[in-house]
Amino acid sequence: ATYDFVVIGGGTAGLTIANRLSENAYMKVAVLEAGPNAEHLPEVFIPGLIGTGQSIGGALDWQYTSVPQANLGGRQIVVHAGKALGGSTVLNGMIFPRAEKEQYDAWGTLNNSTDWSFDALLPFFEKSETVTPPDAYQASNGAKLDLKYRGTSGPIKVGYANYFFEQSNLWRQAAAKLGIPVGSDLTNGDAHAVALASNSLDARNNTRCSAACAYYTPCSKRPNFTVLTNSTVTRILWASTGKRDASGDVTASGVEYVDANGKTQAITVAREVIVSAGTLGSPKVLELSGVGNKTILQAAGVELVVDLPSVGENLSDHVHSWANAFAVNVSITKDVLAANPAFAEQQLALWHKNRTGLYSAAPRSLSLAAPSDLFDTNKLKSLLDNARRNLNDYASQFSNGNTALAKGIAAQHNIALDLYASNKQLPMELNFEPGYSGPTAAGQRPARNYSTVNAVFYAPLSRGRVHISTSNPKAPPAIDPAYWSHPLDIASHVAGLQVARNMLNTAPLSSIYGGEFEPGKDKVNDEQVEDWLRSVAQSDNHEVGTMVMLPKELGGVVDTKLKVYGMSNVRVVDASVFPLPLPAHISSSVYAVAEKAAGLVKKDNNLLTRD
Ligand SMILES: Cc1cc2nc3c(=O)[nH]c(=O)nc-3n(C[C@H](O)[C@H](O)[C@H](O)COP(=O)(O)OP(=O)(O)OC[C@H]3O[C@@H](n4cnc5c(N)ncnc54)[C@H](O)[C@@H]3O)c2cc1C
Repeated sequence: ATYDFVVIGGGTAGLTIANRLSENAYMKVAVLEAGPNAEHLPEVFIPGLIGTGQSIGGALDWQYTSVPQANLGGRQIVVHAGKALGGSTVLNGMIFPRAEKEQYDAWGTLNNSTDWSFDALLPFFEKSETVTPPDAYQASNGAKLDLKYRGTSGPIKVGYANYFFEQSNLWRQAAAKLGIPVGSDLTNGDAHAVALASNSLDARNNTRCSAACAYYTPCSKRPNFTVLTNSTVTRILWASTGKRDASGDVTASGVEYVDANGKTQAITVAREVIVSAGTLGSPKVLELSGVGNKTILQAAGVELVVDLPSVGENLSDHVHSWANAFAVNVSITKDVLAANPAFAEQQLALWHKNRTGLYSAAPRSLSLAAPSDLFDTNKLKSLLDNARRNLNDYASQFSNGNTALAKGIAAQHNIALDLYASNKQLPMELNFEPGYSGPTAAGQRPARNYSTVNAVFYAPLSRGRVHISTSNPKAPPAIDPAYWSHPLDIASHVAGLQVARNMLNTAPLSSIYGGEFEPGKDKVNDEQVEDWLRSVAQSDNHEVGTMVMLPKELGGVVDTKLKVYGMSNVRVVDASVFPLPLPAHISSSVYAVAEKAAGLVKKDNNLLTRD
């Protein structure tokens, strides 16, 4: 079969762009997705069942595993990512904020382009969503939309949960008391705030709205929109086996994949191939197709088509940790669901009956901490001076002998450090969870009620990589996020965790404080906290940057139209193109990038939209 556009990966970005391209009834669009359509599973559509059944840790999760992490006690870290139509939005936390304006503006600065900035992306954020304003109960629990910045007619349904824990209100007040400004819904580009984020859920029936729910299900009958599930792409096929055209570019002619029956198939592409297999999946597809660092491809036994040494480099990820305490004077926490199966059953029945109760909820208030919340002026100055003094050394260490990328990483670090200095970097998210969250399994901790502040490090300067090590498409890639390879990263994380534990005992949340459980009384000073963090921290599953949008001389893989350098008709559209790690939950930004990319592809192909 021949299609005008073939999209590799039916995830967050892939379904978004495929949907928009298929709006033109004359364009045949195919999506190849490795996982199944899982929209009918309760653990997918019921918000509170996240993480159960086939969801996180189950069959719908790639469960990528890192190589041993030198700065995490040699542990191998699991990085979760969705393997289903809808990609990671099928199993994510549905938290739907945006980052600080200056972060998106930096994308344009790094690319000498006015096409990429907060203002340039705003129409696409808006185009992607339909928000449902909070009702009186939701509003009285902190839900507040900044409607000036929100969309009201896009495919993703966004709303609020139907159940709120009282503790969350106490915590928001505690965070404000510690100096974090009170915000609305964290979408207006000023993200230094404590606020209740809206969720990617359909408020009309309180169900998850994944990329499949938003961009596939309503349009699945379009005759020109073909989605093949359980179909894993093995490589891109090249016209004349990779021969270059007059401009020196190679042209993709099709895509090879293994179908649901395990049979190798090929489809032909008339116009463009769009790679949307995610930050860890997209480099693998390109490398298996002969595009990447020639030494790495040679070692893996793959014939070189285009030598593009930054493919798979520049990987970064957010790092997750916790401070938790026993909760007293509260009757309901999430712990009760696990401890009392009859209560859990009753709550699930409530969800089925009228969409309320604990299972209607994935509500999460967030607070984003700026450097001024974490460090005193002298400490921050000395950390930034040190980072600036050694900037080129770190850039060259993280770029693995790739001199262009070393310049690109140095440019990223310069901007990131300026943002730290102007208090526009938001290195830590501190969010409240009314129940136990942490590294100790049930049964090995006291069976009590807990409060947790999740402390997530958001602004990595560290960069690692993901590469294939064999030409066998079944083998997982070798993933090295190189967590905390830069001293500012671990310093920010330690400072953030200290604030997190302080929050738990700050009024009015202190009224339910029954003593700290973790990190624990024996971890008082920063060194002790740092040691503990190294032994427990996990991925926050926000990996980005491995097919980075940067000028070629700064080690970029794609240009500002998301076209891969050296290719006439291949683009990458997913979180892997982000030019800087984004200090936020990133799905709303992935959607906005994909919406923008759809416009770029349509323009380059002279496509008018005909529904
Ligand atoms: C557990 C978890 C919780 C999260 N929580 C939140 C949250 O609350 N809020 C938020 O904003 N973000 C959250 N995120 C992050 C966010 O969901 C992702 O960053 C985002 O969805 C990634 O979009 P993407 O298009 O880059 O990749 P994905 O959505 O992951 O899509 C990639 C797709 O490509 C497919 N694929 C890969 N390789 C191949 C191949 N060879 N052939 C065919 N198909 C292939 C995959 O199966 C997948 O469907 C979370 C992520 C996880 C994993």
